[in-house]
Amino acid sequence: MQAVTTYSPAKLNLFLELHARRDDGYHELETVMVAVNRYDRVEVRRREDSKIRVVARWAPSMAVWQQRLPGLDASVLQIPQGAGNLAYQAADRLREAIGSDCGFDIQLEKTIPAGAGMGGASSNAASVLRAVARLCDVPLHDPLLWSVGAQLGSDVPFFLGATRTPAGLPASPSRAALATGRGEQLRAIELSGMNPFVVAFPPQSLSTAAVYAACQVPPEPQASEPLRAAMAAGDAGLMTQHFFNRLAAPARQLSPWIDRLLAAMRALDLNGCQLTGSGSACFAMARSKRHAIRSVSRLAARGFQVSFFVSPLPLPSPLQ
Ligand SMILES: C[C@](O)(CO)[C@H](O)COP(=O)(O)OP(=O)(O)OC[C@H]1O[C@@H](n2ccc(N)nc2=O)[C@H](O)[C@@H]1O
Ligand SMILES: Nc1ncnc2c1ncn2[C@@H]1O[C@H](COP(=O)(O)OP(=O)(O)OP(=O)(O)O)[C@@H](O)[C@H]1O
Repeated sequence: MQAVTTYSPAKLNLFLELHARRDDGYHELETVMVAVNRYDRVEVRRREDSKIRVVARWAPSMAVWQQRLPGLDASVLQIPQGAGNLAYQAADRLREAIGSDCGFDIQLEKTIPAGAGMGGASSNAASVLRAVARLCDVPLHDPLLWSVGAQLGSDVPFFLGATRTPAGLPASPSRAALATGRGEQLRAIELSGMNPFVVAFPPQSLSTAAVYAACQVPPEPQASEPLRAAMAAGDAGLMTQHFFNRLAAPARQLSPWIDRLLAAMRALDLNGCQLTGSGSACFAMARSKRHAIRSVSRLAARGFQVSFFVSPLPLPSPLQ
């Protein structure tokens, strides 16, 4: 096999609570993550030599994004093309771990907003780990993928689909999971009764490290159990009452756009309006697909041009 093409999904954090700040600077957290059907296209091709090349481009083009997000700092749209790209690091570290000197051409077609809290870079990295494993005849359940993924970033194990099965570590992206530790300890959550989500990205991104640096660990953390119970019961209305994000407070301090966007979403009668991850994208649950489509066009009319609706990943996953 010479080339593998996969589609990296985005994620939403329906719940995120902080439990402690660790000595290594990371936070112990409790988060409920759902993979959604907004994808980057990831193509990994073997090279004759041992170089790794990454070419990332926006789909639609960068010019269209700039037009949609006037005032956006252009650096947000500059996805690193070389060793700074998490996709490069994924290929490089996995080949080192398996003792290979294979080279790869990696092409990324990005549709997931960057610095949005939707996990685009982590999802690309997980796709590249799977692709390199397939190109180098490494079994997809090999624990090396898991250990390299966890080193690359706290969200990578979720996208690797590291929710455990009796057979070991499966190799397709998680659909929904409870993540603890720094995000790398995962337990699958069954999904039912989900309506479409409306997601919108303001003209400003947020750095994950900056948001964590400004956060406060609460003396009495909230638990995700009520949300998970509502998810198990398939009760969409109850679910939205338990959407929560402890990182929303520091994100709101760092960017005035978060409050503006959440207010615009609430005015559309969307439920459970909340920040995803460390922001700056926000999401809410619509009552129906029609409500979602109408909300997206109204958000766009109010200046939130990068607005779209998504649904949890279908089962079985088409992404392997
Ligand atoms: C906000 C979330 O997306 C929620 O799923 C994740 O917690 C962030 O995951 P990620 O982007 O993969 O983050 P990493 O690349 O591992 O870490 C970036 C920075 O965020 C902070 N960080 C991240 C994860 C964590 N549990 N505690 C932290 O304090 C650290 O300062 C770290 O240097
Ligand atoms: N493959 C990649 N795709 C997007 N950004 C990348 C990639 N590799 C490196 N980066 C850099 O990482 C930064 C943040 O990436 P990403 O878009 O995944 O953030 P995020 O959505 O806030 O992530 P998370 O939810 O995991 O905190 C980007 O602004 C970019 O500079």
